[in-house]
Amino acid sequence: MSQWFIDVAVPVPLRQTFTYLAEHKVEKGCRVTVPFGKRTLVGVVTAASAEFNGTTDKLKPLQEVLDSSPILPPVMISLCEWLTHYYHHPVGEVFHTALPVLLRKGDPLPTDSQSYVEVAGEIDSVAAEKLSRAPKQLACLQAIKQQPVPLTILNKQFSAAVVTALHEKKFVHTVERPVINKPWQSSISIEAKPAANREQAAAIAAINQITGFSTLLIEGVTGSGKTEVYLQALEQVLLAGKQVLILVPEIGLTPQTVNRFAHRFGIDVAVLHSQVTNSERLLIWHRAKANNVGIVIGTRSAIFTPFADLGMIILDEEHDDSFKQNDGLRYHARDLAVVRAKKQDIPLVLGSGSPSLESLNNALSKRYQHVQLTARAGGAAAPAHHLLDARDQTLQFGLAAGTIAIIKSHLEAANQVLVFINRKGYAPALLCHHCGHSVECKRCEQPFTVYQKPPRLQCHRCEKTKPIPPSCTVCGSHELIPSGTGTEQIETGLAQLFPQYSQVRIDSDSIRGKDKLAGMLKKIDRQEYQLLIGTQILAKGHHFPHVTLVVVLGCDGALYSADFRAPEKLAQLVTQLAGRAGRASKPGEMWLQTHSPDHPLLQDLICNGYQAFSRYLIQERRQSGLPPFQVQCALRAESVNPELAYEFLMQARQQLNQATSMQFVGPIPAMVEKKQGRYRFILIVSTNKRSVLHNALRASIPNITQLPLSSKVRWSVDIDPMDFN
Ligand SMILES: Nc1ncnc2c1ncn2[C@@H]1O[C@H](COP(=O)(O)OP(=O)(O)OP(=O)(O)O)[C@@H](O)[C@H]1O
Ligand SMILES: [Zn+2]
Repeated sequence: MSQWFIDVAVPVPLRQTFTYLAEHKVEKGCRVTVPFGKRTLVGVVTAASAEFNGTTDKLKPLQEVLDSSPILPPVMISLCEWLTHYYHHPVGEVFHTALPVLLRKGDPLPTDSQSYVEVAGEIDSVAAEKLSRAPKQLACLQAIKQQPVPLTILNKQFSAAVVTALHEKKFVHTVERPVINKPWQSSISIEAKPAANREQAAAIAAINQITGFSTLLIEGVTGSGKTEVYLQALEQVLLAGKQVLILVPEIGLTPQTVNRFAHRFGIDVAVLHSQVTNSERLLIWHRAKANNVGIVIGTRSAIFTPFADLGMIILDEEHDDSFKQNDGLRYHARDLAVVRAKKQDIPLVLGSGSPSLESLNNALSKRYQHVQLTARAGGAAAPAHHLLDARDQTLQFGLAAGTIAIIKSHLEAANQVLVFINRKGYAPALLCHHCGHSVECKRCEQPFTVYQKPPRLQCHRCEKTKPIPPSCTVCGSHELIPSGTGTEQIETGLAQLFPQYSQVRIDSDSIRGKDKLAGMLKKIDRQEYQLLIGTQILAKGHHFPHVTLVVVLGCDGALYSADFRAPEKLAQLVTQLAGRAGRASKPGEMWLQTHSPDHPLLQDLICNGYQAFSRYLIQERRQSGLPPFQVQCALRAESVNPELAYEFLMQARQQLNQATSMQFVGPIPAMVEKKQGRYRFILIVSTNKRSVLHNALRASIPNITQLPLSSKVRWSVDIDPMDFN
């Protein structure tokens, strides 16, 4: 009997694989179950060998081999290996992150056929009459009438009872259909498309000229028709029979976006985002891997989708924060996309109206190809940018008199107005008017946000809510006043100022619930609302042809932030917001209400626009020795006892300090100093050579892990941190 030694990546927070015994060879990329302590865990095989260096008597046998052939194709395994090394993350957790939840749990791949419900024969008016008292059944029948629908989806959309009733009444029946062998390539039919303008045509040509790997940045002003460029560029790829992966920010994944791709090519588009169920996710994963779907559109984690024959990756709004994962494996989907495209030898297209300084610097230094779209497609004019000096003006609900007058003029011209403020709730704090005390969440040491709908206090760090107190706990005064402005207050205020116009508030509170945002966007499109009030959810990628005015409130804080990325993020936000105005025939304008109208950053951004502003910021980063001209790593630690977290990072710093030419900041309190009862500290390590940082981390992480404090605090390594929260 032969003996095999199988290395397995086991989902535990340890930076190593574990060796198990097997009687047969198990291929790299297959899942196995293994005993681990008292538990049984699902792991992924990373190596198999007939020889072993060391004592073998402590090795345990594998329990079960779950896959007869590798579930992860070689390129995905190699990507996981890259992630493990680059992010210094436990290998088992990396493989775990790369797999859909059901595969992590040990489920098999879905079967290659699926039950579909279809109508049984002709459905006539008699059927409608028979179901007149069962509106749900009628609605369900109507959905099936359009086209057969998978049983699992019907059961979820309606209910198993409704579907069963239709079966019993013999209106429908179930058939087994293969899900996996219908080639998508044969069903492509390209819908009529607009003729690309000169700049678009140049961009499309540049993309289609790429053979093999190259990254290309499209820097295209808002409304310049980047999506049209993606559509026409990927046409070639699809016609060549190759698949395409499109990554978008979480909130940019609206049905409108998906429909644009689906309609253009007449093929099914698979969609992956946080609300997709685990079984749908697994099915899409399987279909992409089996070459059963041509286009996958998804948010950050869709970068882990395996493809049979991937031909291009497109990453839209590449500057967006949501591409960076902020817990567990802290990867950046944009960086991962670059590595993946390189490994697969395919083009990667990045697009944005306000590119990140990282990508822009790569484009300007010719590491990326660079194309610019400088004008709006279809002839719309660029929106005008203005500052509104709020100093000494009467404020009503946080709105200056001048702002109110501008809103009024746009409403009276029968246009839509978008009012942005990046705070939810009525007001960000509740103050005692007598002693100045503000009501804080004890576990987060942060003021509670005041809500009126319904009345309550809520902590935005830990979500804790409590009733609004009748009096100040310090001095007993009954005069508690909301301080500052949030979306709810703007909503209340505008309803009082402009009662004749209907309004909608869009923030993470108001869009909770399936398809709620989609419904609101549709109504905005139909001009059922004149006033749109919201947070940055409104800033991203939407096409609002009737909006002519964008009002930006509450940005002054960002001008004085300690985060060196604050000006970049503010400029991107303002540019994207302004980009929602005047996208169709009527010209648009953006007014930013501020108490710092002379601030040089604001002046520069408003007068010169993102393009010039971003080049200036790049120079500034270069001179100050900040990313992207330095590489950074943040070691984070948190504990209920602040001294432990601080001391742990001090000791980690000593370990790392053995490498020369690295600079340290900290340990310092994180920008979110306390959350849910835990104090948070951060140690920032920078150097101008990536290899120096990686070697230092590689050498010291084993020692840091061995520190006695290591098991007493929660700590993590964040490579290329995007914030210091
Ligand atoms: N060549 C063209 N001719 C006519 N109309 C076009 C053309 N290209 C794009 N458009 C239209 O211009 C509008 C804006 O295009 P699109 O949404 O692709 O811009 P975008 O650059 O992705 O915008 P943003 O970055 O602001 O989200 C859309 O209504 C689109 O249909
Ligand atoms: Zn809290």
